[in-house]
Amino acid sequence: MTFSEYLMEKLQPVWRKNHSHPFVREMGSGELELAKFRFYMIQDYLYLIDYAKLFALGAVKAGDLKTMGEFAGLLHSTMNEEMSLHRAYAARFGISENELEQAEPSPVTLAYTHYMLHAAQNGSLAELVAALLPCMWSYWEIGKELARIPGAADHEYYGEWIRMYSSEEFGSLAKWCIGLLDQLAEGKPQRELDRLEEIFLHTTQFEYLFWDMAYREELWPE
Ligand SMILES: Cc1ncc(CN)c(N)n1
Repeated sequence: MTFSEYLMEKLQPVWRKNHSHPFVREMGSGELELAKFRFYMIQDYLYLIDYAKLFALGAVKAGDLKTMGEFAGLLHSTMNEEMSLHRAYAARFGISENELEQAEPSPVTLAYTHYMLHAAQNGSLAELVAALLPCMWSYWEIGKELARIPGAADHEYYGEWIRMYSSEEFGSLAKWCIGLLDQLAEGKPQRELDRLEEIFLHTTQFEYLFWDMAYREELWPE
């Protein structure tokens, strides 16, 4: 069993909680209130700005040119493909790019991005990958699950989101990341594997908190 298979099997109950969050379920059924999706888009844009920095740090920490190039590609596709989805949604909501970039991160957005950046800056390349893998992997899994719901991928608002995250292109990036974590975990002492598992668990749980924050439209206390 590979390390990623082990993580997926062991953390299945935590993982499933993300899939069954009302935000995710209602995106699939088309019943999600647009205001919640709008709120999510803004926070997710801020999230992606920091998330993209993980790829830059991955390029810095890469042990060979091929891996460095893959991280550079991920940085490029996050900034130019994934974030352009958000920019297009923002335009539909009447939010300018400047407003988007200047929005205030919620406590959960800040905690999540700072946790990932801390792991990426202070840990090994394996720790950096363990931090970002749940983001890529869970979005791909959720995208595919929602795409199987009849009509969901054609929804006026949520269809585009579902098509992007269920796509082959997004899936191939997630698969590359899974393979890299398995490769980096090989031969590592148990103590280090435990640390990778802990980081992977934390960012999986942060994914849940992020859906929840968006569903509740939760900002700082007044
Ligand atoms: C919170 C979150 N997690 C993951 C992804 C997928 N890159 C995202 N856009 N936003």
